[in-house]
Amino acid sequence: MAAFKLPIIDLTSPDSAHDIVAAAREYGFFFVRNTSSSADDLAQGDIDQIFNISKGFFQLPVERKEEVAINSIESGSNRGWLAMERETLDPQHQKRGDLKEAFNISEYRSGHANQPLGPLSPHEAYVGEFASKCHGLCRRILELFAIGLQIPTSSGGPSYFLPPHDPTTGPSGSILRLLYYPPLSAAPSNPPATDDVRAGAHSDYGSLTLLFQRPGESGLEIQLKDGSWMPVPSDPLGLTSGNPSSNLSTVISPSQRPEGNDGEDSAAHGSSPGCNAILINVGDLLSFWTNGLLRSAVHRVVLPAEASHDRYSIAYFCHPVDSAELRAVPSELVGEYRGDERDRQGFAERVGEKAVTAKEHLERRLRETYGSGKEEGK
Ligand SMILES: O=C(O)CCC(=O)C(=O)O
Ligand SMILES: [Fe+2]
Repeated sequence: MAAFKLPIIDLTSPDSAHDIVAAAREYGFFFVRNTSSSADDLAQGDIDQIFNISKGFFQLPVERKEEVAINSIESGSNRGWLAMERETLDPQHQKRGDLKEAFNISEYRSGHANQPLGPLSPHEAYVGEFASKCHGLCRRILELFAIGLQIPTSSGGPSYFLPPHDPTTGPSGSILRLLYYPPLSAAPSNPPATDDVRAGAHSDYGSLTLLFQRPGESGLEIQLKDGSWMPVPSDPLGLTSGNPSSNLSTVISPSQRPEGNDGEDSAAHGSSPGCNAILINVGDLLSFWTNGLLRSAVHRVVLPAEASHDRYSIAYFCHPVDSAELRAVPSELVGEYRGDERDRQGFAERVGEKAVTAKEHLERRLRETYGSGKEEGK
C-alpha cells in the first residue's frame, strides 16, 4: 500500500492556512482537530447528540420513515428519507443501488425546517443549531483557504468567501445529511455481492463537506491522484484503541507534530479527551471556483469485512448562496495553475463566458450526472 498521509490540522496553528491548501491540492481531504472553544463551536457532545438523534430515527420501523420519504409530496425534491438502494451514486459501475439509508435536511427558513421532519420533529431546534454550527466551521475553514490562497486584501483578503456563504443573504443548496449503512446481515435473503458498495464513487457538489464518523465504523475510501483507493480512518486520533489509526494510514501534518512524537496524543494538543477529528473535503464547486487548483476528490464507502458491522455518518454539504457568482478566485496560485483538474471542472468552458452562479453550477453538475435535477443531496 502506498504511503498515505492525510493531515490532521489544528485550525489555531499559524500554519493552518498553508496546510489546508496543501492538503486540498494533494488529496482534496484533510482532518481538522476538533478543539471547540466557544459555544458557537461544535463540541464533541453536539456530535454525539446528533448521532443519537440519527440512530433513533434510522432504527424506527420503515412505515414511520416513509412518512418523510424523499418522494413524498410534502418532502419536496431532495428533502427527506431515502430507503436502501434508493440512490445510486455511481450508476455507470453499480449493478445495485447504494446499501445505505439517508435523511436529507435542507436549510432552515426563519428558524424552522423547510420540510416535514416527522419523527425528528422534537429535535427540530437542535438539528437546526447543529447545521448552523457546521456552517460556521465551514466559514472558518473558507477564511483559512482565502489566506492560504493569498487573495489580496483589495479583493476581500481572508473574507473573500464569506459574503457568498452568508445564509442571511439568500437561499443555498446547503444540506445536512444523516447516513446509515445497515449491517450486511440485516437482509439475509438478498445478500450483497462483492462488487456492491455502501456508497458508489462520486465527488461532492458544493464548496466544502464536513463528515462526522464514529470510531470503529470505517469504510470510506478516497481516490488518490494516481487512481488508487485509500481507506480513511474513522478514528484518526486513536482515541478508542489507544493506538492512533495513523499507524495504518494517517499522520499529523508536519507543522503539528510534536518533537519526537510520531503518534498523536490529543492531550498534547489541548483537545479534550473523547474529541475526535472532523473530516473535511473540497467539493466540485470550490474546485471549479479555484480553477481546479483545489481537488474535489472522488470517494466511496465500501462494504465492511464483518457482516455484523453497521456505520453511521453525518455529512454537512456547504454551498454558497444560489446567487453567488463564481468568478475565478483572485489568487496567483489559482491563475498559474495548469493541471488536469482544470478540464475536469469545466474551467476551460468558462473562459470568456459570463460568471456562472452557484445555482447554475449545481444544476449543470446534476445534469451531467443524472440527466435531471433530482439527486441534489451532496
Ligand atoms: O458516509 C460516508 O462516509 C460518506 C458519505 C458521502 O460521501 C456522501 O453522502 O456524499
Ligand atoms: Fe460524498
